[in-house]
Amino acid sequence: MKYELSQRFYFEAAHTLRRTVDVEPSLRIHGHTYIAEVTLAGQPAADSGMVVDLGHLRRAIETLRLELDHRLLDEVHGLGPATLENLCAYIWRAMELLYSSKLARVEVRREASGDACRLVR
Ligand SMILES: Nc1nc2c(c(=O)[nH]1)N=C([C@H](O)[C@H](O)COP(=O)(O)OP(=O)(O)OP(=O)(O)O)CN2
Ligand SMILES: [Zn+2]
Repeated sequence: MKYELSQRFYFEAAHTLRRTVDVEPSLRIHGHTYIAEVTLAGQPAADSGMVVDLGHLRRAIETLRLELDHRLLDEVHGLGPATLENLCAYIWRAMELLYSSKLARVEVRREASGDACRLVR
């Protein structure tokens, strides 16, 4: 058995996107509200009773969130085209540095359109 700990956060950001459909509107700068969720999995340590202290995770997420919130995502270094897939990968890389193999899942959603992408170990 394994425990899963999740924390959700949101950010508002703008981007442009090259596509083969809806080319014009996607190339114009437009914005989305993104909801992201990071999931860690593992066993709680015997002494603390925690897989990871959620306070630690909250701080790590806030640092990352500030890199994305109210940004033009096209300008975020290392992101690449600002797709849900690349946002998952960007968040994954940042969280994996801190939580290595405990990182189990990263999800990014746009509720307004029902779009979602999940990156799993
Ligand atoms: N595989 C992916 N496909 C697309 C992504 C993505 O992240 N991964 N992203 C987009 C765009 O961000 C696009 O802006 C969304 O476009 P669309 O679904 O056509 O919806 P709207 O333009 O109507 O967006 P609203 O937010 O509802 O105004 C496209 N494809
Ligand atoms: Zn878009």
